[in-house]
Amino acid sequence: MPTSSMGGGAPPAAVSATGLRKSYGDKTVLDGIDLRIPAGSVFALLGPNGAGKTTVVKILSTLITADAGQARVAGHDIAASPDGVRAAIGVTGQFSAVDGLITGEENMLLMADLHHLPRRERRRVAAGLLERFGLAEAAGKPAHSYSGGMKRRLDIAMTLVGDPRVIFLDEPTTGLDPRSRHTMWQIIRELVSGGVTVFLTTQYLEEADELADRIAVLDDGRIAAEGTADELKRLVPGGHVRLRFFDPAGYRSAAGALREAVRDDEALTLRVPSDGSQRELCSLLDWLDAAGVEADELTVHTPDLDDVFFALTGSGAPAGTGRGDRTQENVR
Ligand SMILES: Nc1ncnc2c1ncn2[C@@H]1O[C@H](COP(=O)(O)OP(=O)(O)OP(=O)(O)O)[C@@H](O)[C@H]1O
Repeated sequence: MPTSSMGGGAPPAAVSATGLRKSYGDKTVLDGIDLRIPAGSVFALLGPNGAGKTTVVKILSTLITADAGQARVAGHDIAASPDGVRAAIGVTGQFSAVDGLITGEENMLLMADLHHLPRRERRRVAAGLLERFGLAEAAGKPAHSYSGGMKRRLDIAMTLVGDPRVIFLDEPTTGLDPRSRHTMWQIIRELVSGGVTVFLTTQYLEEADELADRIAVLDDGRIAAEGTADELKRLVPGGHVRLRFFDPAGYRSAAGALREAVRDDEALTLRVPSDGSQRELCSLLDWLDAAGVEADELTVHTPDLDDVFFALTGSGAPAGTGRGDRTQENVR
């Protein structure tokens, strides 16, 4: 479940960016990206192949420079203080640091050396992290013999040697089986509960829905929409309240009263368009009361992130689904 920040005042931003631009030749990859990610939260950058997700991660982690715009990560300006950024972040995913030829433990010790940990400390930290990520038994085996899930866990464990405050996870579960994916999600939740800020890129809507406090949908180098999963789902049509009746007479009288509802005479259900907000639900319930309609079941259906993705990105939706209209929305 996503974390949430309560209490007075906005939490400080762990990552903020304004107007980031990047082109390769005459191809514009990022066309003005603005972001603000509160410390201690999970942010998901969602987008189809080639949308520019990895490019954003590379810029924010100082692997490449932006053509224009500013960004601060963990309090450091990416252009003025790239070393400060690098010391405060961890990056895993598509640019894995795991060396397959050496063991998991040797990979960890190498990382500890890169972070100049004292000799005794390095073994203690490496052993602790290998244990935490379920790799203690495999620690003496070469990393190329690890499964995909084990390699990802080793990669994250290596990142944590430096005790980063902000972690960039570029498509952390691509190619993993469902069990490994759930393990990875659990690891990510634990990192956040320890105060780390997670910047995640993903093509999996379910992953963003599960983990992220806020989601930005990137399409063709621009942020097409940004908000919580629920806010994004409210942007696209398809939300409705479903009223189900057990008694055909009750159904017929309700259908007569609710003329804008879509009828399903066989299932004895009525679909009333609704954005699922408390305000709309209250007014619907008041109206049902006033009309003397008493449904046996009432369920609220909001569109899922698939609907949002198809509606907001250029990813062609199957014909006839009513999806695929391009919109530009911001939920703030
Ligand atoms: N070094 C480069 N030179 C030229 N074009 C590049 C370079 N790096 C990225 N691109 C282009 O920029 C666009 C965005 O790439 P990027 O890797 O950021 O997308 P992405 O959203 O991470 O995609 P994916 O989900 O497939 O990893 C793509 O069209 C890609 O071909």
